[in-house]
Amino acid sequence: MSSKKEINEDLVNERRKCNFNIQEVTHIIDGGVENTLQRKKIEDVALNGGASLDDVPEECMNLRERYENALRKSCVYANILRNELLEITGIENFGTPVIRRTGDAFFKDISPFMLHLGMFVPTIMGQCTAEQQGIWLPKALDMQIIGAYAQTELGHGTFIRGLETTATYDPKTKEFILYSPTITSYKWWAGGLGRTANHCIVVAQLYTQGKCHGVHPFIVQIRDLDTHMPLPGIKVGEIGPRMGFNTADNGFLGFNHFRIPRMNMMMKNAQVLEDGTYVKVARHGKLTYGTMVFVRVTLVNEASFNLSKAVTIAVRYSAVRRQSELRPGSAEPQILDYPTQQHKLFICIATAHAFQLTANWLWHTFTVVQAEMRKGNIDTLPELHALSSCLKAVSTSDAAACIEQCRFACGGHGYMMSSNLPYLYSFVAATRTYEGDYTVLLLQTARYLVKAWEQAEAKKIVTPTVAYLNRCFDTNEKVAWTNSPEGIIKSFQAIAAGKISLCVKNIRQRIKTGMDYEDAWLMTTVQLVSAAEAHCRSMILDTYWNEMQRLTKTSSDNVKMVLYQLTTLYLVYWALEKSGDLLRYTSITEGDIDLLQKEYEDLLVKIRPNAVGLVDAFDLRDEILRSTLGSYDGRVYERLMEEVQKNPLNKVPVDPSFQKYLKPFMKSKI
Ligand SMILES: CCCCCCCC/C=C\CCCCC/C=C/C(=O)SCCNC(=O)CCNC(=O)[C@H](O)C(C)(C)COP(=O)(O)OP(=O)(O)OC[C@H]1O[C@@H](n2cnc3c(N)ncnc32)[C@H](O)[C@@H]1OP(=O)(O)O
Ligand SMILES: Cc1cc2nc3c(=O)[nH]c(=O)nc-3n(C[C@H](O)[C@H](O)[C@H](O)COP(=O)(O)OP(=O)(O)OC[C@H]3O[C@@H](n4cnc5c(N)ncnc54)[C@H](O)[C@@H]3O)c2cc1C
Repeated sequence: MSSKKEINEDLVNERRKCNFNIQEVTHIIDGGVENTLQRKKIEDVALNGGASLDDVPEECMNLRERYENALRKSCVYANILRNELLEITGIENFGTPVIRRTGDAFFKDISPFMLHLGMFVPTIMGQCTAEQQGIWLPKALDMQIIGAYAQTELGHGTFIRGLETTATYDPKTKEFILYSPTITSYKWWAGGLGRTANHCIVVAQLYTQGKCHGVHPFIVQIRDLDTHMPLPGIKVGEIGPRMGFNTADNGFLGFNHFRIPRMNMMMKNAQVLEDGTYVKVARHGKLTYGTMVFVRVTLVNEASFNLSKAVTIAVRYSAVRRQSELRPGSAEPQILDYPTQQHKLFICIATAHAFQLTANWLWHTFTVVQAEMRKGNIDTLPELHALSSCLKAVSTSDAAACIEQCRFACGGHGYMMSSNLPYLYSFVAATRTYEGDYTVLLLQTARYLVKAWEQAEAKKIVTPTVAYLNRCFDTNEKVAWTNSPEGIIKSFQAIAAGKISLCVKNIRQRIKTGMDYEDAWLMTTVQLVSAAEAHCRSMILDTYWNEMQRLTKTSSDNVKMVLYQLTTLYLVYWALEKSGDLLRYTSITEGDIDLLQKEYEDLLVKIRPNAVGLVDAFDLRDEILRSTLGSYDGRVYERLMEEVQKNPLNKVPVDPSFQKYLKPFMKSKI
């Protein structure tokens, strides 16, 4: 056993073997040297200010203790956030992922303030008029009020138009009356709502002058600011234990003819005048869904970040862990030496990079579209919606699968809560469902793709992200296979185009047999989801490859080399995963697939010496990783033992329940 301060010998050797400049890669991941310096500064301030590591692990507390502990830490963290961090980033960068990431040093599960910061504040920014922002934003940013985002109901989450909560305007009092007419109309799931929030955004069907105008957002005070008692007419509480998010106090909420002032309708996109006249301001009907688009964009970043944590844990652990023997009597190898282990893990490193670069690109696209919309141009919104929908769906789904793979890679110890892998998995698994379920979002992208196909068919120029359709349209023949990064990307575009084409053909055929469009669409949805996924994969491959080429232009040779190997690994991995599709839509042969497999296995060998260096380059501080298996020093077994001492069950040698139950049971006769 090594002494406390020592770094595990195997990790020392791994770091010695690493042949590239780790910092250079860190800068690429962060988006430049300046960003790395800024991130480190933010981390220093946030973590030195009192990152509260718990004496008792969160998972050893009961529900009440966990909530109270999370709230205590949230207050410490929020004080650092509002007093120090916002000064560094500027208020306009309030939601920067770098700030969000420091929160992980405080919360293994999640903060009850997460939705206040992640959705309540952004909705005020995106859905309120300037005048309304002037009222709500300073209070929200200063956390004088704490909010949640209550859209989903017991009966409806996906189908927003089906929400049942009503907001009926009363011109006599100039108020809206909020009402929950059925059990299924109760708001359900909103994070922070159950115990913490005193305000929330409520999405409800707007009625005025006897007419329903569809769902609109309202800002509603639900608790007394002093006593925290629910206001009369409000029924609110916590929805109960769940797979993750257990310190987020997800809540339920019902209204019994609860009145709010007219100006509490968020009026940027639509207004109700004093006399009850409804005025539509926005040029696009779906701008009320703006917060969801924003969060979907940020979730691609979340997918990358959480995966980078999981794979850092699993690779470091795999360097420390030794198991089995390759030949009788030989020393036990590091499990990282098994090609099957490399197969589990290296793709996770590459996926984290692919999603990070895609997230940066998507964020840039989002800001460009926002700027256009401020000028009154909404033409690019449908493309952004299609993009953010599929990228959110695929990145969260892949990240969850990869994190689970990292857990498999850590054997039994990966199943320990103290490894942090179960927390990471349950957190990311939820992101596949919330903010739009995987299937539902891919079907949104599919709508866009079918339209784009029809435009290409009509010889019209389509938008940039589907420009390949113009090129592929006339190809009745299979695309010629070439084994190069560009060749693989082109082949994935051919797969996407082929699948979309087939969907359109099948929809049309079904209509010819007498089905209406809706049924024909419904019957084709399995293929439509697959087409949207293929489109999304071609986008990720293209973005990852081209962005990495751009970002490494001035890098040192070894950095160029290792990142080239990783990017190629990603492309080849997906070519192999989708070899059936390649056989169908390109001229690839079985022999070509054999060559790809060989190339993949060679890449694992080439990447192996740099594996620890590659995860070190994520530059994740131990306080943020919070894992017994993944710390920088590799003191895996020591940390597992130290954690055991913190387990309240081990505080006494004999558990009181022995006298109460076990002893009487053992002494009782059958
Ligand atoms: C310290 C700093 C802190 C910062 C922290 C940041 C970190 C963030 C990370 C985590 C925090 C977040 C935690 C979140 C927890 C979870 C929250 C939630 O889940 S909130 C609830 C979310 N709910 C959903 O997402 C519901 C999904 N459903 C829908 O979006 C829609 O109902 C629908 C499926 C899209 C269907 O809608 P609808 O029936 O109204 O439309 P359609 O008839 O299908 O389509 C009509 C046309 O409109 C287009 N459309 C649909 N949506 C949009 C959109 N958003 N934008 C633009 N256009 C849209 C659609 O494509 C159709 O177009 P056409 O085909 O007709 O042209
Ligand atoms: C951890 C967590 C936190 C959350 N936080 C919030 C929050 O803060 N605020 C909030 O408002 N909500 C929140 N939600 C709710 C979340 O947004 C919804 O659960 C999510 O949008 C999915 O909707 P649903 O539950 O209605 O699923 P459903 O729509 O009932 O989905 C069930 C199944 O039906 C399928 N399905 C549904 N519609 C279709 C369709 N049209 N075509 C094909 N298949 C379909 C889905 O693919 C899925 O497989 C949270 C959820 C979770 C899990």
